[in-house]
Amino acid sequence: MADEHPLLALAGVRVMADEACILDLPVLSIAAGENTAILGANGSGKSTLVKLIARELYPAWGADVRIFGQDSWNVFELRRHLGIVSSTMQLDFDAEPPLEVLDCVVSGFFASRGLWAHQHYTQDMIDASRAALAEVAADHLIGRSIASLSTGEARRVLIARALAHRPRALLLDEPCAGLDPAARHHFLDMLRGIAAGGTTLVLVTHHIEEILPEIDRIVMLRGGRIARDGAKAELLTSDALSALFDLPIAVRTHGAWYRADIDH
Ligand SMILES: Nc1ncnc2c1ncn2[C@@H]1O[C@H](COP(=O)(O)OP(=O)(O)OP(=O)(O)O)[C@@H](O)[C@H]1O
Repeated sequence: MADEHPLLALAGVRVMADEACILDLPVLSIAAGENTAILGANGSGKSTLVKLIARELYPAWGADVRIFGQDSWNVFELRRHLGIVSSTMQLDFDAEPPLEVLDCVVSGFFASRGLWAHQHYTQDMIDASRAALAEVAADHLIGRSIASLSTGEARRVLIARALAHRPRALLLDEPCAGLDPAARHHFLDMLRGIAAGGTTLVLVTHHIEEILPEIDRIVMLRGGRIARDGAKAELLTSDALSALFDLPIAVRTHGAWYRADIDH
């Protein structure tokens, strides 16, 4: 498959819930290699967009949703092109029965939660899983159950599960939710390493502090629609963020990072 296809191309997308339109995206395209943040306040439609891309919900008739040029993916194929990690997924892996870390990553090859007798996993799958765990500095957790891990450790394991397929892109929904400042710092460093390795990152967040230096494009969502879409330097401004969050916000830069404070 040629890489000239966009990572994501949406056209005519409308998602309805309770007779209201909660996502309305006439056009949205993200190129392969274009590290992007999708930024919006609570309720702006971010999770709905992630679910749409993950095929967990479907748009109203007439929409066109393409990932790397293809409009219908099965779950196995999708994961080889686009890895998706959200904090709600983590809840599923935390639940009973306990799930061991390496099993969690290897079972990603079968899109299952854990390994079952009928699944024939190969040494290649184990090697790829161990390599992915090492890449996110989580290989020392092999042998532990997911439920025993800290939020940050478990998040790394889920990213390894997505990375084991060597996807061309990762879609991360609120990747730093629940992480303390130190864990967030290390986690963001790890994401920078993944981006430097050539995996495109699409980060869905409401924290501008999490927008990595590698991210060039910002798509702002508000009320289920695209409010602004453009280059980071143009959109991460006090004016644009104050309008997005309906609050006076002062933006400061710190090297290639951004910080936002409520301007009292
Ligand atoms: N099944 C549903 N029925 C009715 N309304 C829904 C449903 N799912 C989502 N919504 C509404 O759609 C809007 C967008 O929700 P969504 O979860 O996508 O927002 P979000 O940007 O991810 O918010 P947050 O940052 O709080 O996670 C919200 O107003 C939400 O209440």
